[in-house]
This record gives sequence, C-alpha cells and structure tokens, in this order.
Amino acid sequence: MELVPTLLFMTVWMYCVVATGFAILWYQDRRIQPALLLAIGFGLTALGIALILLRIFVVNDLLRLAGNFAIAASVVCVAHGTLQLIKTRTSIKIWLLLLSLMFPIQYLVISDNNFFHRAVVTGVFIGFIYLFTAFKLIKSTPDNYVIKCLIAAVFGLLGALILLRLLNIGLSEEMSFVEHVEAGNPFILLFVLPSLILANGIFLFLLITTNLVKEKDYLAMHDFHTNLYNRRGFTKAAQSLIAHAKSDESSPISIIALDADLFKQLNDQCGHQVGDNALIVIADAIRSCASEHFICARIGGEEFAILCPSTNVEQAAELYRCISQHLAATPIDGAQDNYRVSLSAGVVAHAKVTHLDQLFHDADKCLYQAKEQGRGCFVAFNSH
Ligand SMILES: Nc1nc2c(ncn2[C@@H]2O[C@H](COP(=O)(O)OP(=O)(O)OP(=O)(O)O)[C@@H](O)[C@H]2O)c(=O)[nH]1
Repeated sequence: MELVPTLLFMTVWMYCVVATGFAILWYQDRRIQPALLLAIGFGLTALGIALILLRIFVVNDLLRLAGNFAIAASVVCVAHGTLQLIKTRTSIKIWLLLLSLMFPIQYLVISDNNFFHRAVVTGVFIGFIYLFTAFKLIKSTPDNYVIKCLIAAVFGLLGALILLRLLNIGLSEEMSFVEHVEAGNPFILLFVLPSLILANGIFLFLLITTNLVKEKDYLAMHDFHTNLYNRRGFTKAAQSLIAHAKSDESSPISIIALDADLFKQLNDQCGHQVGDNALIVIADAIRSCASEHFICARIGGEEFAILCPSTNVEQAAELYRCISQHLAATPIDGAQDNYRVSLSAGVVAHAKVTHLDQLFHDADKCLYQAKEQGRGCFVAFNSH
C-alpha cells in the first residue's frame, strides 16, 4: 500500500481510539460535557478521513459530499468541545461558531475542487483555532501552569505551521485533496497529524483536569484528617441515600450522632496532637464496624455521625457497642497506656425520613441526654 493512504488509515484508527477515550471519559463522569462533544468530533473526523480514503478506490460524488460534511461537522464539534473545556465566554463561542461555518461553507461555495482555495480557508480556520486555544490556555487559571504552557506551545506552533505549510502546498500545485493523496504528497498529513496531536493534547489536558476536579470534589466532601465524609459530604450523600432508600416499619433508616467524651481534657493534658491521634482512632473504629452501605462522617471537631439504611434501633445499638469495644481495645499514641477514648451517642430511627435536619436534631437531643447520663452511653429517641 502507498505511504500516504497507509498513514491516513493509521490516522483514522488513532482518531477512533481518541474518540473512544473521550467517550469513556464522558461515560464515567457525565459532568464533563466537553468530552462528549470531543468524542463526537473526533469520531466524525475519523469517518471523514475514512471516506476520503475510500474515494481513492471508489469515485462517488455522494461519498465526497459525506466525507466533506463529516470533516466540517467534526471541526465544529472539536472547536466547541475545546472551547467549552477551557471555559470561554459565550460571546466568543458564538463568534467562533459563526467562524466555524466557514468550513462547511467553503464546500458549497468553492465548487471548483481547487486545493489552494480550500487550503487557505481550512488553514486559516484550523490555524486560528489552534492559536486561539494556545492563547486561552495560557490565560486560563494558573493550576498546572507549566503543562498548560507546553500544550499551548504545541498548539501555537502547529497553528502557525499548518497555516504556512498549507499555503505553501496550495501555491505550489493546484490539485484536489484526493489528487494530493493519490500523488502520495506527505504534506497532506499536515491536515491530519497536527489535529491528532491536538486531540491527544486535549485528551491529556482533560484527563489532568478531571483528576484535579475529582480531587477537589473529594476534598470538598471529605474530612482531610480522618478521610470520613465532612458535614457537607454527609448531607449530600445522606440526602441522596434517603431519596433512593426503600424504608418501611421493619427496616427504618437510623442516624447515630456520636461525640468524643471529655476531649478538651485530653487536649489540655496531652496536647492537641494526641487529640488528633484519638480522632483517627475513632474514625478507624467507625470504619471497621459500620457496613459499607452506611454513611460515616466527622461533622465537626470531635463530633461524628453515621446514617444507617435498613437499620433499627437495636441494630444501631449493636453498631455503637462494636465501636466502643474497638475503642476500649485501642490505646492512643502519646496518651497514657491505660487511657481509652469513649463516645456518647444518640440514635433516631424512622420508617420514612423526609427531613434530614429534623432527624439530626432529634439524634443530637439524645446525644445530649447521653452526656447528662454520665457519658460513654447510648440513648435512643422515643417519639411516643
Ligand atoms: N485535637 C483536636 N481537638 C479538637 C479538634 N476539634 C475540636 N477539638 C477540641 O475538642 C474539644 C471539645 O470540647 P468540649 O466541646 O468542651 O467537649 P468535651 O471536652 O469533649 O466534653 P463533653 O463533650 O461534655 O464530653 C475542644 O477542646 C476543642 O478544641 C481537632 O480537630 N483536634
């Protein structure tokens, strides 16, 4: 097989891989909307190049039209996916949408199949998008600045290169795109290879950004010290669980409010670091006794909460006992050997939970009673 068709075939295959990558990324986290646009865009690019390749073997006007429109649509999708990714203002997006119409329009207006005319329009369009992407990347938030600058440099160089090179090809010979492919002109690959590098660049960028977003989401929802949910994460996870839980009289939802006893005393006598160690021991005890379906959180200083689906008061009491036994068996680093941290607890069970706040409030009242009863014990809410 000739060099250029072979390379084009490989390019089609690689575009399919990139498109699949974007599709998977989007499927895993639907909030990353640009990934869907980019998956469609690069899928269409693969289709467009495949149809152009096919035209070498089958001369068919319909194929030509379909190939051209697939490429045109792909550029629109990729341009908008990229711009969404770097969060451009809507006015810029609208302006670029209009500009991206140049691409399909050239196929309607430039009917003479003149490669030079097309090269200029395409070159200006793609070159501009690349340069613009480079500019926006440099101007975007300072996170990952070095990586962004590197990707931006690649975009910028490619933008400039493709403009110059395409103009050069166009000036040197007036041939159609397919004729250039048939003649084995390796510069044809300048149409596709830079886009492929761009696709991979965006893919990497998206991957890095996704991980950063995930990390930020995690930190926003979890307590840094114990790795349990924080108050915000607990509320969100609990609301979602309550909305989907099928609870009834025989399997109600329980909430347990827990508070470490005489924690100030521990801090004052042994230091803040020892208090911190105790918090980790408490979190470990909760984790090792609670089912994986339970939502466990450190909701403030030395306060913890567990939301337990399909759990009645007796089962919640059993969970509290398990945690207490765990704590009774675990010394705290830096405290006296015989010191053990204990928890007071309040529990409420409801067949149908509508207001999490109310449930929390009732559990807190029970916790307060447990403190009054001498600490280290468990009080259940009685609504009757
Ligand atoms: N080491 C450490 N201490 C904390 C942290 N957050 C809150 N505290 C401390 O926890 C203590 C809570 O004290 P209090 O609310 O008086 O409660 P307590 O001493 O546990 O007494 P009771 O709740 O009545 O048993 C305060 O001294 C806080 O400074 C933390 O992240 N690390």
